[in-house]
Amino acid sequence: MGLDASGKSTMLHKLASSEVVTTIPTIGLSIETASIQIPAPAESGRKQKFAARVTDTGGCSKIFHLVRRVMLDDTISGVIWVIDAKDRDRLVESPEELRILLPKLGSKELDIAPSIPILILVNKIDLPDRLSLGEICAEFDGLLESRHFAHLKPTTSEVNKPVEKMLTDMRSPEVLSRKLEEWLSRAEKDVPAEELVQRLYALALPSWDHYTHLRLAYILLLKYGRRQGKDKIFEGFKQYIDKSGKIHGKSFHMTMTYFWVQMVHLGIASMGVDVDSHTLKAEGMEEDPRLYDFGRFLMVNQYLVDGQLWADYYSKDLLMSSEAKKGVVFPDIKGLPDVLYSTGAKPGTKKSDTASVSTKTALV
Ligand SMILES: Nc1nc2c(ncn2[C@@H]2O[C@H](COP(=O)(O)OP(=O)(O)OP(=O)(O)O)[C@@H](O)[C@H]2O)c(=O)[nH]1
Ligand SMILES: [Mg+2]
Repeated sequence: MGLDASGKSTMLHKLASSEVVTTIPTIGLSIETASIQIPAPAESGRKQKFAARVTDTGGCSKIFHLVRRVMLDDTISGVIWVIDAKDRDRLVESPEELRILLPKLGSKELDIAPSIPILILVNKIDLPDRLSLGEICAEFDGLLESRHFAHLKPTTSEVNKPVEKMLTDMRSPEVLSRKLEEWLSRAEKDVPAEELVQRLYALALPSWDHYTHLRLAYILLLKYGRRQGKDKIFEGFKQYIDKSGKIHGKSFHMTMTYFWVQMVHLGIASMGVDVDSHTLKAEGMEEDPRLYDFGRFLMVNQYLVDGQLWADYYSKDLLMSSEAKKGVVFPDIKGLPDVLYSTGAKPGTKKSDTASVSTKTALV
C-alpha cells in the first residue's frame, strides 16, 4: 500500500519476475503470488526463499471496500507501506494516509490483526535529490507507536483520539527541532532567491513542499510588499498546481495559502522589516542579500517549520472544507495574529490596510 505512483506495482513485478516492467496506474487491486528471495540470517534456521501472496492496491483509503472484499478470507501477515523518496511534495500526505489506514488494521472493517508488522519501505532511492531518511522519519515519527489503539479503542469517537495524539507527536519539540536542522542545511545549499522565483513561473521548482512554499512566500513578500506579493503568491501557486502537471490530485487551497502568507508576513515583521516600506522592492533583490537568507529567517521564526500550525487556528473540518479551499474563511479556533511592525508603525498599532487580520477582517 502507499500513495499512487510510489512504485508498488513496479516492486511487485520485480519481486515476482525480477523484471522492471512498465506499469500503468493500478485501478482497484492486483493480486500476484511472488516467490521472493530474502536473505535470512543463518542462525534463524529459516529457508531463504518463501512464497508470498502479495496484494497490490492502487491508491489507499479510498479503496477500502475493495480491499476488504478480497482480504476477508486471507491471512494477512503484514503490510508494506511504500514511500516515493523523490516525492517531497507528498511527504506529508503519505503518513496522513497511513494514519487513516492504521485504525482499520485493528478493526472489524478489515479482518487484520492489529499486531501485524508494518514495513515502511522507502522506494526510488536511485533518483537524485531524494528525501533523506531523517526527513522521512521526522514525518512518520510517533505514528507507529500508537497503532494498537484501534484494538484497544474500537469506537469511532475513541479511534479519533489517538489521531489527535499523533498530530501532537508530529508537532513535538523533538520532531520540529530535527526538521529545523534539516531545513537549515537545505537552506544552505538551496538555489538563489531569484532563481527560485523564476523556476516557479517556469513550472520547474526543485520541489513543492512546505519548505518551498514558505521560502517563495518569504521572497515574494519581501520583493513586492504585502499586497502585490500576496497576489503573486496566490497566482504563482495556483498556476503551478494547474499547469505544472507535477502536483497530482491537489488543487489550490485559498485559506491554507492565505494562512501561511500571514504567518510568513508575521515572521518578517518580527525581524523588524516592514515589507511595505523597505527599499528592496523598488531596487531589486540583490540590494541586500542578507534579507534573503532563508536560514536566518527560519532561525528567528522556528514556529514556521510546524506544518500543522494551522491546527491552532482552524479545526480540520473547517480547513479541509470546500468552502475553505475555494475562498478565505475565518478561523474557528482563534483569530490569526496581527502583523505589527517594530519599525515604522508604533508597537501595538495595527496597519489595518496592509496586514492586520483578525476574525473580523480578511484581506484577500
Ligand atoms: N527511478 C525509479 N522509478 C520507479 C521506481 N519504482 C517505480 N518507479 C516508477 O514510478 C512510476 C509509478 O510506479 P508504479 O509501480 O506504477 O506505482 P504504483 O504505486 O503502483 O501506482 P498506483 O498503481 O497508481 O497506486 C513508474 O513510472 C515506475 O517506473 C524506482 O525504484 N526508481
Ligand atoms: Mg500500481
